Amino acid sequence: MKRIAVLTSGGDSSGMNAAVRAVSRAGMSAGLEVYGINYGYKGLVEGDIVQLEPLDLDGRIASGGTFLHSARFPEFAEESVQLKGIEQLKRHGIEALVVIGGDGSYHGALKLTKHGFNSIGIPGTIDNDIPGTDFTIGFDTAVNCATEALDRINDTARSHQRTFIVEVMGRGAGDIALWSGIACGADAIIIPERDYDIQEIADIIVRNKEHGKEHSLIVIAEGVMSADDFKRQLDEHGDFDSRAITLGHIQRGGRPTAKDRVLASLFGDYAVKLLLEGKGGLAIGIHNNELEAHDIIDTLENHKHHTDVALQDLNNRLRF
Ligand SMILES: Nc1ncnc2c1ncn2[C@@H]1O[C@H](COP(=O)(O)OP(=O)(O)OP(=O)(O)O)[C@@H](O)[C@H]1O
Ligand SMILES: O=P(O)(O)OC[C@H]1O[C@](O)(CO)[C@@H](O)[C@@H]1O
Ligand SMILES: [Mg+2]
Repeated sequence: MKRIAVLTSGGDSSGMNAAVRAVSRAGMSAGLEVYGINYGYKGLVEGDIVQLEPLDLDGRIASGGTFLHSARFPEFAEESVQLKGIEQLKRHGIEALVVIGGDGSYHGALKLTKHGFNSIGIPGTIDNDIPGTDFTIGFDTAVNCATEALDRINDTARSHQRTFIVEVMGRGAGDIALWSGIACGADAIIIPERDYDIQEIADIIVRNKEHGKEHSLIVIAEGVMSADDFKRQLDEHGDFDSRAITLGHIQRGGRPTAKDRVLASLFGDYAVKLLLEGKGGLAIGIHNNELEAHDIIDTLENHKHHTDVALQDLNNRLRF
């Protein structure tokens, strides 16, 4: 193998740059030429492909976003468009592709694999919703961002004896809500993986007040409903002087945490090691602190991400 390429796709996540750096540096150390593809699958199909040099990677480990840029490019679900992408890769003499992205991006890599083009997926999304790994790159940074925001909201909630409903990201998964909710001592964490009872939530707030805790914090995952909609429901069960907040895209940016930088470095280096061993068609992950690589087709077609819903029980035991 002489030449490989790397792209980032889907919503950006902090640590993607560290992963591109790791793939590139590990590849260059092994004597490979490494190409960067700009704008995800869109850039692939358009042939926006450039050779990366060592200096291109300088300082990237500490930066948020993705310097290769990203794109949502639904056209890539069409076979004819996928084949155009493969033509571009072949035209550039590229023998394997590393895709850094979320579950959607993994499906793109799966399609390329099915067409016979060697592709490896590295999990990069704040949502932590990919099967085959306990953690994705960017999740830890997003959780820390949400936690800091929730701490700040708790301060003003306490001062004004208010109830805050804070919506965090995660698409269909409750992972960011669970981790940030526990980290800031939320009174309730509402996730798409489990039903909730609005009366029970109202009762928690009332009980808090009866026992001298005049403010409450409810963390809701976006996959359940918006903070505004939840507030409307809650308002029908009492006057809690509530405020609804959507944290939004601040969770996607910022300098990656050390954990995300190290995870990205491990994943990128491991992807290149596997390619050098002649392997491919794989989804990389970390399970019980060990790096793992699974068949990407089997991973996506037969497995689901399992949110650790027991974290909600933990929060219920520990809350006020
Ligand atoms: N079924 C599919 N087949 C081929 N390509 C796909 C498929 N689904 C998604 N993709 C490609 O992957 C890109 C990214 O997917 P998506 O927008 O779902 O984000 P993601 O990778 O899941 O990341 P995140 O959820 O963190 O935003 C899509 O814009 C499209 O180009
Ligand atoms: O940035 P966009 O395209 O609005 O997408 C937002 C979505 O992307 C994510 O930030 C990452 O998948 C989700 O948590 C969120 O639902
Ligand atoms: Mg996704």
